[in-house]
Amino acid sequence: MTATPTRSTGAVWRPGDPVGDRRFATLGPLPLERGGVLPDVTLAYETWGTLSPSGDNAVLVEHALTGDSHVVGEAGPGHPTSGWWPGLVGPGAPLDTDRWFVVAANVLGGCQGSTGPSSAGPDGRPWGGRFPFVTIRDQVAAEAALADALGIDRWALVLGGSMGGMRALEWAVAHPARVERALVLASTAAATADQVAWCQPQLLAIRHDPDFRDGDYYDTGRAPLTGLGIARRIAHTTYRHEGELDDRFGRRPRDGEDPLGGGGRYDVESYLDHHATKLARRFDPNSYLVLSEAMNSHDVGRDRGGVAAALRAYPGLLHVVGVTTDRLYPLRLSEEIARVRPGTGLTVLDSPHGHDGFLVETDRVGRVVEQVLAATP
Ligand SMILES: CC(=O)SCCNC(=O)CCNC(=O)[C@H](O)C(C)(C)COP(=O)(O)OP(=O)(O)OC[C@H]1O[C@@H](n2cnc3c(N)ncnc32)[C@H](O)[C@@H]1OP(=O)(O)O
Ligand SMILES: N[C@@H](CCO)C(=O)O
Repeated sequence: MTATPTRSTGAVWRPGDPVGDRRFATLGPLPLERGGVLPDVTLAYETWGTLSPSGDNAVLVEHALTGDSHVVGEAGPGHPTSGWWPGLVGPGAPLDTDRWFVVAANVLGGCQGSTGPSSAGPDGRPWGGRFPFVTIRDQVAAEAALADALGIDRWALVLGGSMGGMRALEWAVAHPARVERALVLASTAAATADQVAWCQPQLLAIRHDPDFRDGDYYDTGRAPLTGLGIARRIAHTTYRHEGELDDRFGRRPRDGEDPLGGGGRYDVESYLDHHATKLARRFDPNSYLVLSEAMNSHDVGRDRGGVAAALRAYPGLLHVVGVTTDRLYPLRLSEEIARVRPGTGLTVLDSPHGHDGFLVETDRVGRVVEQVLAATP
């Protein structure tokens, strides 16, 4: 493995730069599910704890759509955000680093150090709109190559929420002998029509931004951030429960603004504006497209005899968590996984925070992690 530069619209890393604990694994060419080969794949990753001599204590944490390898920690140079699952990893934490060796990688197609549309293509220019279509299966195949490179034959646990849950489930189905336990939060065995439908206006918002230029905007000095912001507003609304939004914001105007004909905003609009601006500071619109389409591709049953057959072939411990107020990945999707695969554990997380409940309810998620790690597969 060698250090490799990758570029995003956020911070810039250079070969060999130590960025916190982030390292770069150069994994070579990756054959893609839909055809073709992605040459020179790199994954950025972080680790916590120590791999045991027998290699039996490795845990893989999979991030969601806009997360990265920085599961816990502080923001800083090269880390545009602080950790997205605070308190989950560390000495004495649910993923206790005195016991477990924890790995998290930025997903293939992402923009926080791993190969994605902003990385250099074979001709040295950023891939941009030429970046190939990748699926959740391709992302897991890249992570399997990372596991090989790290000398990890088998994970004691692979866990993640939302898109991270898709990868955790795909790991279990594609590599059953390498996954002792899988914990899948606020996710699904296959992307639903509703999820694909909510995604469509997000993709269109980015592609129809005049700055998009078919994805080849890196040298123009202008990225399609207006489109990305609209996409985030749509997505963020689906990430929260309608009752929560009403309780928090109601019909209140933003301080000093008049939404009743005065051109001002409601407070909930200001909240969405904030999340749009925040994402535009740290995320590449092309990666948003690539990862969203990868999520749409997700179906663990494709070419495997359907979802039930694929899930039943996994012999390890599978536990799913559904959030009661999740309107994007409704609880029924977790229940269906448990129903079609006998022996699957199910936790119903009663939370007002909707889909983002899996990120916000860290204490309760931590207790489920402890329970799953304590269980014998
Ligand atoms: C800890 C981090 O920084 S993680 C950032 C990286 N993000 C990821 O990796 C993806 C996962 N994270 C997320 O999707 C989200 O950030 C979540 C789920 C963690 C947010 O969940 P919550 O903690 O419930 O935050 P919430 O949705 O209430 O948003 C809080 C923000 O909105 C702002 N806000 C709240 N109300 C308003 C309003 N009416 N107008 C403008 N801004 C508002 C707050 O000031 C706060 O700003 P900050 O995040 O810049 O400090
Ligand atoms: N809010 C999270 C969840 C998406 O499923 C993210 O931005 O990654």
